[in-house]
Amino acid sequence: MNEQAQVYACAAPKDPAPREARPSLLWVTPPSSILIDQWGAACGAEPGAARLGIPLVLSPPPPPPPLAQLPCVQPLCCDHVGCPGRAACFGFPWLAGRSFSELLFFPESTSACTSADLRVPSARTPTSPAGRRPVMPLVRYRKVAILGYRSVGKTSLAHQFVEGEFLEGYDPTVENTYSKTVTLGKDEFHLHLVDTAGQDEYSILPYSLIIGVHGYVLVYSVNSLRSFQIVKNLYQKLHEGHGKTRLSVLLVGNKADLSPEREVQAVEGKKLAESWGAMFMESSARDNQLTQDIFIKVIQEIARVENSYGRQDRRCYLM
Ligand SMILES: Nc1nc2c(ncn2[C@@H]2O[C@H](COP(=O)(O)OP(=O)(O)OP(=O)(O)O)[C@@H](O)[C@H]2O)c(=O)[nH]1
Repeated sequence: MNEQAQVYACAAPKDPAPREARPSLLWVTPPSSILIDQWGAACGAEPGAARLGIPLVLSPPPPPPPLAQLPCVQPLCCDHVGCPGRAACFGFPWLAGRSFSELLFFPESTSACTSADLRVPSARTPTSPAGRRPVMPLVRYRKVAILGYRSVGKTSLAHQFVEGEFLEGYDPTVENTYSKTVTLGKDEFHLHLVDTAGQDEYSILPYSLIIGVHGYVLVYSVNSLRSFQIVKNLYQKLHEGHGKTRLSVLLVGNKADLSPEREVQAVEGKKLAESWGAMFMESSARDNQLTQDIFIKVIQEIARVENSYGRQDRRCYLM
């Protein structure tokens, strides 16, 4: 194994029937030569391989592609973390060819995984006096996808939130991303927003909108019944895509300033959100009405859903 690579192991959470005394191999601070797809191969070649600490395969260093923020990767050997048995758990085609450039934290369990804390250490990670437990600054990274029918105001909401201005014109989105750091109390969140192309009932949700996304803002327009039907449809697709686990969703009825042209009453939006166990609000990107609240609420909703899974022991040691 490359000498520069530091391999960390996370102690398994208290397991009533621990399979192995050896800790799982979950963290790595590799040089750029460790490719995630190789990790995936090592992991996927034999379910549990990574858990048993099979060394990573190293290759000659390719030029590392930029890796801004890699989300918490839920599928890592996920048959061992309670993932609902998706074939895609073994192998990481969507990450192929990308390299670790930072230390990444792969939580051990599904619940920890959905908590999606991405821990990015500084170049020299300090350790505790005992020298065993790395002390790392916590970067709370949240990836949120904004979904909904065409022209409901997804881009306008994201733009208003990040840039503080309303876009009058309509330019259909293919896909766009926005980033903003949000401080909530003592906590800082790096919010990465994915503004998606307008969806309809025939759209297929790409994998990239399922894996590594912590929360969703589902937007309809209060003056479009069709857009309301589409969010119902979208929710079903998300629900299925996530293996029917609990989702962090905020339902938003946008264009509330067009209330006289309403086709969807607020009470209907509220009822739908309740049926999902989600939060609901109406907004207007035009009037900058509650646009900030949307993204704060979705961060809170992510925390709420994560907490509902309970906390796990996530002690980690340097091997
Ligand atoms: N009156 C009103 N118009 C809005 C509001 N939000 C967006 N619009 C307008 O609606 C149109 C579509 O807005 P976009 O933000 O591009 O909608 P979108 O959902 O991103 O559209 P797609 O890219 O097709 O998915 C634009 O002309 C906006 O100016 C709003 O809150 N009130």
